[in-house]
Amino acid sequence: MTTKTLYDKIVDLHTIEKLSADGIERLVYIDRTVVNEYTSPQAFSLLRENGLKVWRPSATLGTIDHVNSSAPDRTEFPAEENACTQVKYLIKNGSDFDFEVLNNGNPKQGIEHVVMVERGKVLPGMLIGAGDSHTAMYGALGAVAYGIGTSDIYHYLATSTLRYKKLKNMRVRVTGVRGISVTAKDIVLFIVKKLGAGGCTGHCVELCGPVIRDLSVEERLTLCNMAVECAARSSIIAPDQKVFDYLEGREFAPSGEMWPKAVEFWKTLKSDEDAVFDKDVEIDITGLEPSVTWGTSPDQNCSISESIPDPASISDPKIRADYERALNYMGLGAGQKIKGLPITHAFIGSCTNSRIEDLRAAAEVLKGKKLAPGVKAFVVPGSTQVRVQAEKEGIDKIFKDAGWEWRNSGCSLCLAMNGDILGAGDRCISATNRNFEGRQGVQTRTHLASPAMVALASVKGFIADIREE
Ligand SMILES: CC(C)[C@H](C(=O)O)[C@@H](O)C(=O)O
Ligand code: SF4
Repeated sequence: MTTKTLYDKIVDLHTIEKLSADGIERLVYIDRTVVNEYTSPQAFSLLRENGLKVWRPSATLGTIDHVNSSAPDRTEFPAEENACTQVKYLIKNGSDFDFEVLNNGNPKQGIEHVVMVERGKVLPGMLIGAGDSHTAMYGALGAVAYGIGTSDIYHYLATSTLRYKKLKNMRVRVTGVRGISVTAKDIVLFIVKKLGAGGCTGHCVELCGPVIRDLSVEERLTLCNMAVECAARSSIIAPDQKVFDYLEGREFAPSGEMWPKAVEFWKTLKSDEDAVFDKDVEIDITGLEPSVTWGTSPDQNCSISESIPDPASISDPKIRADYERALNYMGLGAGQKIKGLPITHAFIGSCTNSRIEDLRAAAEVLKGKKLAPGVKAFVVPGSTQVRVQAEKEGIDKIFKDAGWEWRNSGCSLCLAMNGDILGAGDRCISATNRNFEGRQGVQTRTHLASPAMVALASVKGFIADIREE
């Protein structure tokens, strides 16, 4: 009998036909998708042009998240013309093709990936393709999920299938002792640094090992979300009891007599003992400290007590040039300490770190404190349901008392294409996943960190060490 990885098993279960002799090219069945207003319009136009319908409307969810504002007084439609057109078109598509679309004002609205998970639309063993790279996050629940382009969205909508090129298998075992105040964000920043921004190209990464087992489901979501930042098309964690408990009772999770049957199947979802991986890596996190990015790519990060690297010490000319450019853009000097660096803004939000556990962790730090003079801070819960839950727990009050703006849900400052935008020269510590040039506005500088580190910097006015609190 051939042995298989978890990834192989899930892809095989969904294979309708192998299209190439080596089995790499396939036609696969896709269980569910989510469409946003920003990447889906052309796919729907193609459906219309070709007189097709959505094959399985109940497997498609529409969310408005990228182009809508998070302002407390936002209305149904964005003021900006293009954004407004995109929102209206997705709503029309939902009503013409008969699938649910969550716009501002809907109690279930939120960032697509946060909503898919919290409603139980993502289940272990599923194969999910959606028009956004961070779809890979669903691997935290034991699904194979990946980002697709417009023509694939169209193909999916019309057929519930996709042409798929099977990925290679990579295993990352995370071992060692997790240090004080080291969060999932710090672990994933470390993984991305170790593997490099392109380190997982062409692979599905299975994360495993004792450190992964100990993480909560929400922490695992942060990890799988950011695996994309080392170019992993998909990442996956074998589902365990924590995942089953997390899913039980959610809106679209199996219920009644289907529940035990589902769990029984989900328990089989793991790589065979002797499965062979194309790449096998172990990452030991012993000694890891809370971390912050100093550059313009998520792998350009260091721990809080380290200094920013000196490009002159780098022998690879390409990396040296990247570092020089990044330092120049970030307005930082070689060898400078990251600790103590003044900030102008703090942001907590995005599909990486805006769930209830993230907000609780930040609120813990902010309790009874005030924003440092001159610092502006925004918190954008990942979904309206997260927002409501946080309000029930009094978390909104802690943020507001500290001087933070308590906003509505959406992508917001994670990518600043919705009116939530910073100005040239602003330096923002951010709980998001990308620190690319201009990500939060033209000539803005982004430092990625955990929600707790973001909260702490907001009250100090500079990047600080959470362990010294
Ligand atoms: C807009 C979309 C194509 C993009 C993605 O695919 O990731 C966005 O969500 C992002 O985070 O940069
Ligand atoms: S929150 Fe950020 S990373 Fe997530 S889907 Fe929106 S823009 Fe992309």
